[in-house]
Amino acid sequence: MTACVSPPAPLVTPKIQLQTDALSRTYPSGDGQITALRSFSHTFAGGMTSVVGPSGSGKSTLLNLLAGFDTPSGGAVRVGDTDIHSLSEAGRADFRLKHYGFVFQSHNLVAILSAQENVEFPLMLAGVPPRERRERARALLAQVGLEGRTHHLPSHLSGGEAQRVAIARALVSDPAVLLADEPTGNLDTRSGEVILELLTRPAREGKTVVLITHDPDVAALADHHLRVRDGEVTVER
Ligand SMILES: Nc1ncnc2c1ncn2[C@@H]1O[C@H](COP(=O)(O)OP(=O)(O)OP(=O)(O)O)[C@@H](O)[C@H]1O
Repeated sequence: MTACVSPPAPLVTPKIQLQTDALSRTYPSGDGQITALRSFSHTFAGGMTSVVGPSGSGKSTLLNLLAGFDTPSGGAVRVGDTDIHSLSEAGRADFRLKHYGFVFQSHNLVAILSAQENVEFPLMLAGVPPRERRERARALLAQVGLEGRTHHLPSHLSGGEAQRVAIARALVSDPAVLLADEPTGNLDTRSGEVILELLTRPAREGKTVVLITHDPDVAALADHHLRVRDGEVTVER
């Protein structure tokens, strides 16, 4: 995909820093084990960081650990002063709701909820009162250019529109960290460009955006670049 996204605005220092400290993950495999992620220490600077690497290299393992979906074999993930893996499962889920947004290759919207209700959903889980969550969801849907689609079910949206709803949902809690896994993977070039434009905005506003991609054109749009090979993460200049 050839992406033509607006030239980058100056970066803002992240509001809350995302850091890894000797983060590692091994999985049992037969009689031995697979090292899916080798000791990785890194401070994610402001803006967007791309993560590239061959299939099976460890990109999803890294993202799952950053999100707290998976438990490290060693090391830590810190968001601000919080070591997310030291939290209880419920505490981590609550922390995620407040500080993380997610955008996946397939939008993962709830099929029986309208666009508006999908965007409100994380706010409902967080206990935000109905009126406030309606207003916030409406504002986010307007930001992604979908004010005319608020009552549509996901099945009545195009792939690009559904992904825009997913971005609105990811951003509605004003998270410090936005994790994206192949967010343009299923989209045509134009829809992909719109999605990337929408992901670069929060990156410029001080959120930490981490984006897994197989597409070098997409990776080139990031401010910082990580490459994963056999579980080893290197910072590319
Ligand atoms: N739950 C698991 N149990 C055992 N091995 C796993 C598990 N998850 C991942 N692995 C192994 O860890 C390694 C890294 O996998 P990972 O999914 O992180 O790669 P990836 O770079 O995201 O691949 P892709 O680009 O194909 O999604 C692979 O060898 C994989 O088989």
